[in-house]
Amino acid sequence: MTSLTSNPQTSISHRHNAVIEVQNLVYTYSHQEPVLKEISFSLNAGDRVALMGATGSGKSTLLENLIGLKHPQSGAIYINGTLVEPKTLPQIRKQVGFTFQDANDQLFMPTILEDVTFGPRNYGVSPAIAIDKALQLLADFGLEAYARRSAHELSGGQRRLAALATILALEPSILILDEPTAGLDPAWRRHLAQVLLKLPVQVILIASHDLHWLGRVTQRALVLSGGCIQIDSQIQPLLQDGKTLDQLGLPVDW
Ligand SMILES: Nc1ncnc2c1ncn2[C@@H]1O[C@H](COP(=O)(O)OP(=O)(O)OP(=O)(O)O)[C@@H](O)[C@H]1O
Repeated sequence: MTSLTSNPQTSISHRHNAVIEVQNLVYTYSHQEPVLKEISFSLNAGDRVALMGATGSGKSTLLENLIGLKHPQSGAIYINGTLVEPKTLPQIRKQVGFTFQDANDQLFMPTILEDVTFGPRNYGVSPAIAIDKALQLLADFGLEAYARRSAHELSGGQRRLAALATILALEPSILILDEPTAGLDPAWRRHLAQVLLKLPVQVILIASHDLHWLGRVTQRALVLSGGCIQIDSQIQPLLQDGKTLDQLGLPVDW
């Protein structure tokens, strides 16, 4: 991990044992300036990392590149040494659990229980085992009473927790979450933090505007601004550096 620095990309060397390695990633939506310009970083086993950045800075775009939903114009992403490309996506998605910013993108079955059992059933887990596990996960998130209801009958926060249950059911070794606390009250934000801190995963990467919550769940922060990773540092000193956060469009008291 580097210390607080304004341009860490120059100091990143190749880390062949990295869990996630991003090398010189460039991503441009059609006919626009690049949203991501020469992004490079490595995440290692045990890293719990916050991805911070002002609205529209490119956090979701970066996360969607990491799991192969978007394809960079140049650069490369390796997950546990495997290049992320169309032919490796089945292998990548066995390792990586990803929740979308919009939980509705993840819940498409007639009931929540079927959503949570869908992934394990696809990987050949028996119905009885998949259902047991799903009911346990739904209970962990206070959703046991909703198991046989449709996602449309859940609140926004409940949908977000249900979407997280769908990916935890697959026991991913890497967790990538886009705005996991949006719509959650303080008690559920705390509970979610406790759940995440106990998970036996290699790496957690979380994009969020919920800076105080990120400070409880992650140790390291990457800050996106102007299409680049402007900061790669321990999160606690950064959260106390109101001036730097303000300059990056992340005023801490707002
Ligand atoms: N499908 C798209 N087509 C064109 N431009 C897009 C598309 N999706 C996002 N963008 C643009 O890319 C930029 C980055 O968007 P992105 O959603 O990655 O930002 P973000 O940091 O996740 O924002 P937020 O904090 O609001 O979730 C924005 O300027 C946005 O307008």
